[in-house]
Amino acid sequence: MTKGIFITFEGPEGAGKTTVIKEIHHRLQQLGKHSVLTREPGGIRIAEKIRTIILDNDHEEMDGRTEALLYAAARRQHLTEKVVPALEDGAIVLCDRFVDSSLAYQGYARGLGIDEVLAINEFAINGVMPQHTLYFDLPPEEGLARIAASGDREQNRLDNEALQFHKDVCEGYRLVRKRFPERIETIDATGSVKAVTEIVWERVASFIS
Ligand SMILES: Nc1ncnc2c1ncn2[C@@H]1O[C@H](COP(=O)(O)OP(=O)(O)OP(=O)(O)O)[C@@H](O)[C@H]1O
Ligand SMILES: Cc1cn([C@H]2C[C@H](O)[C@@H](COP(=O)(O)O)O2)c(=O)[nH]c1=O
Repeated sequence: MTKGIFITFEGPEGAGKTTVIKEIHHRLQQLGKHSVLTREPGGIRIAEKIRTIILDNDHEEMDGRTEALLYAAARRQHLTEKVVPALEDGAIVLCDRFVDSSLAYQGYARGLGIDEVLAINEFAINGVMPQHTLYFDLPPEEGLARIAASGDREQNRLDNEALQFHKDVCEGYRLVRKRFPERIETIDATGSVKAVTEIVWERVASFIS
């Protein structure tokens, strides 16, 4: 049994997850908490390499099942090498995306089936699930516009999918939220960075109190 708290953050592209999580991590550290900030795909050397393969704009021929398996493989390595040891050490682990991304993106938007993608992920995660998930709710057009306006990030292979794909991702997330209502809470991500940060901080503070 792990001693820490595993919290994941989900949502469409540009919803503000990365921006807000950094501030939450900072606030937790200021309080003297053992907070670990990580992301998927990535977070450790092997998974970052897998991330590069998945998101490379030059890999447009990648098969959907290959993509789903690569995400699951990166997840497995990330869990065993970083997330589980941190949880065993009593940390609050803040993870930018996790299995729900696979269910929404590969399961629904790619059309592989939410149950099918859940099945390969059950093998990968072997029972390790977050206690809490915060879903950043924002229309996909707004998130993509934020990314385009920022100019500080190169668009990857998934960002470059058609708008309909991103709408499908949001529909996939709607189904996933319906399936796991006890774990996933929805956050209104349409406000300013400060407004969204305060909403998320209130929720995270309640999880650790
Ligand atoms: N609430 C907000 N209002 C306006 N702009 C925002 C807000 N939150 C984040 N941004 C800006 O939008 C862009 C995307 O934010 P961020 O990278 O945090 O999103 P994300 O959810 O992590 O996206 P992705 O999943 O695609 O990596 C950044 O330029 C960020 O500064
Ligand atoms: C974990 C995970 C991620 N994705 C997608 C979602 C994004 O398009 C990229 C990751 O980029 P980010 O800037 O770090 O959000 O990968 C996915 O399709 N399936 C997954 O399991």
